[in-house]
Amino acid sequence: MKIIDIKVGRILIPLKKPFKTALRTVEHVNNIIVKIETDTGHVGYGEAPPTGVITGDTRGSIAGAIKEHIKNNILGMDIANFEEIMIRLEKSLVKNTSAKAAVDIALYDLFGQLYNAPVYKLLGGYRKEMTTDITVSVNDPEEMVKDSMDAVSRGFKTLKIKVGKNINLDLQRMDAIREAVGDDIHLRLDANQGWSSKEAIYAIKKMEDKGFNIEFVEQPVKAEDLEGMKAVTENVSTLILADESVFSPKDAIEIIRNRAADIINIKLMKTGGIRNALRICAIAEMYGVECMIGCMLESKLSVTAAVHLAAAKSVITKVDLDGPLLCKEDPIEGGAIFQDYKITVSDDPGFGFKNIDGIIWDS
Ligand SMILES: C[C@H](N)C(=O)N[C@@H](CCC(=O)O)C(=O)O
Ligand SMILES: [Mg+2]
Repeated sequence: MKIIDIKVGRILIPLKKPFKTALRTVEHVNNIIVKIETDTGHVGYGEAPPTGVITGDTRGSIAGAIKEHIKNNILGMDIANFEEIMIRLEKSLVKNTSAKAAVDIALYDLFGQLYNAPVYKLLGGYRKEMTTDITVSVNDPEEMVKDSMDAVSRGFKTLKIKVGKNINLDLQRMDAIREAVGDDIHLRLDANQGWSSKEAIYAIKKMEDKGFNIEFVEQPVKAEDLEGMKAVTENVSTLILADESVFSPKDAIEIIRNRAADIINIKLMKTGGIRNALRICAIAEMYGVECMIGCMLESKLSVTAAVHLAAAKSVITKVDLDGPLLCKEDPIEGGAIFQDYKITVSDDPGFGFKNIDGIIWDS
């Protein structure tokens, strides 16, 4: 199964409502799609979102990295020679983790097809089903209560609440949401780097005093402020999860060894794909640290790859793979099955994609 062409395209899917975090507001999934064609007729698909405020990647940089740096390094390679292809992909250029993730995902899709097995089985085959949370965008407290109650009425038991815009308003948001949803709903908070270390300690302690029982607080402080995050982790009982602070396996080692956070959020768009994500899983296992699997604003295509990783690895104990649920449409036939909070992997070879509508291919 030899690689004969790599095509780059774009997909545009409207969101059900604007997605708002402390870092940005987005109304569409507007992502790069990669298609790797082989001489046997098998095709592998990948996807990458332009999450400039987190990864630094833009649609132009992702397309350019694939077309001008990665493509020629792996054209003609046999998928059976997987390790060599992966080394070439890694060495094609530094950083550009989203572009690398898109190609890595397409290559894993082909790897599964080569051995006629679903990727999650090749990686460990730990489970077939998982439960995702759903994100509540940061808005005024009334709108967040409404969105939280809508999610609860759809059966979601875990909500990921976006905060980080204004500490006092964030506390009002949490007061209103906890009161509305009651004590049985799990609440996760994601400040997306919006608080200072002191603000985070103050806010989290307030919520602890009120008995809010927050499952964890994600990325309370700036990505590079590891000392600040360590101070938060040391001074509160609530678990702290590192997201934007951890891209590479080396970042994971640094966070874990410094005890700067309790949990690591693995996202394929930060690691550059499944290969490095597996390394972070191994590191976390060695140190007895749990991981969450997360996503950016991604369609079912690349989120399916994250589902397969989570299905393979027991160290991934928390799931934030709601990207496809935030989209108004699902143009992808095949892949993982999303039924509100329940996600199931299919046993089709690779990632099981059948057809994707609405891609505009670059010439
Ligand atoms: C979509 C997911 N639940 C999520 O919140 N992901 C990111 C932000 C993604 C983005 O801005 O595209 C996160 O910070 O965890
Ligand atoms: Mg986050």
